[in-house]
Amino acid sequence: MKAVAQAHTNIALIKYWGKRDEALFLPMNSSLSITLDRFYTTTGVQFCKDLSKDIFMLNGELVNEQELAKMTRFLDIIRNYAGVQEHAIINSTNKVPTAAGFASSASGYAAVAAASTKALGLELGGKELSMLARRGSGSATRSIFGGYVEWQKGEREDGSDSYAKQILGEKEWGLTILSVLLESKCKKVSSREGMKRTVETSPFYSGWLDTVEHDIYSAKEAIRNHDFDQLGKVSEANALKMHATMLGATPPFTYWQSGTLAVMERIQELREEGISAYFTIDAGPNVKVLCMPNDEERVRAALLHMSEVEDIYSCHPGPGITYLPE
Ligand SMILES: O=C(O)C[C@@](O)(CF)CCOP(=O)(O)OP(=O)(O)O
Repeated sequence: MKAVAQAHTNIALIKYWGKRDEALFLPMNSSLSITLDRFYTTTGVQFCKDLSKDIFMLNGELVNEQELAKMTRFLDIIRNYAGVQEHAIINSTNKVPTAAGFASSASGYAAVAAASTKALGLELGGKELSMLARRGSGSATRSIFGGYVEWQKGEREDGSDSYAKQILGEKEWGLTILSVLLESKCKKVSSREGMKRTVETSPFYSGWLDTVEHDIYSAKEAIRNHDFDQLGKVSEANALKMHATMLGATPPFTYWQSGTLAVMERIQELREEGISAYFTIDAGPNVKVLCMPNDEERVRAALLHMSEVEDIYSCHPGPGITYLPE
C-alpha cells in the first residue's frame, strides 16, 4: 500500500491567528490564502505490517524524535480514520527553501494527508482531506486546494464544518507574490506558541476578532471582482492587526526586525510613487509583497537595492493536491 502526493505551500492574506480548540486545531476565525506555484512538498507513504513504528525521512534524512512523535500522532489520526493499525514509511522532500521564511508545515501535512489516505485505498474529496490535514497544522487545511482558498472556521465543536474550499482557480487571476528574504537574527516564537500566548493574554485579541470576519468578506469581494487594490489594502491592514495583537501579549513579542520595517516603509513609498504594491507578514521577519505581474520587475528592483534584503523569490498562484506515479 503505497502512494505519492504533492502539496504546495500557501500565503495567508487574511490570517489564521488563534485556536478555539487546540486538540482539533479549530480556529477562532476564518482565513483566506493563495496557494503558491513555486514551493511544494512531495511525499511518498508506504504502510507495512512488518514495521513496529513509523519511519519519517525528510529531505533524505531521518527526522529527530520530536518531529517523528508529531508525525506519528498525525498518522494515528489517519490510521484511526481508516480503521488500520499498520505503521508507515514517510519520505518527504520539501521544495520550500526553509530559509525563505515559508512554513513548510502547510505543504508537508497536506501532502502526508493526501498520500497516506491514497495509500490506504481511501478516495477522499477535498473537504475530508482538508479536515484531516487540519489535524496536522491549521494552515495545511488550505493547501489541499489551488488558487485562492478560504478556510471556513466552522461553528461545531467536533470540527465537522471547519474545512477549506477554493474561491477562485489559480489560472483565473494572476498575481505576483514576492517572498522577500531578510537575514534572520534571532530564534523566533513559533506560530503555534505565538497564537496561543496571544489568545490567552493579549487585551488586543478581542479587537482582532471584532474585525477579521469583515476582512474575509472584503477580501472575497475583491477576489471576485479582481480588484487588486481592495485585496492589497485589506490584506496589509489584516497582517498589521495580527501583529499588533502580539505587542499586547504577556510577555509581549514581535516577529519584526529592522529589515522588516525597512521593507514595509519602502512598499509604502512605492505606493506614493504610483505602484500598487502591498505587504503581508507571518510568524517571522520576512515580508511577502503582493503586486500585479506588470509591476513585478520594478518592485523587485526597488527591494533588491536594499541592504537588508538577501534574496527575493517570485511566486504566483499554484495548484492544489496532485497525485504522482509511485
Ligand atoms: O498562515 C496563516 O494563516 C497565519 C500564520 O502563518 C501566521 F503567522 C499562522 C500559521 O499557523 P500554523 O503554523 O498553521 O499553526 P498550527 O495550526 O499551530 O500548526
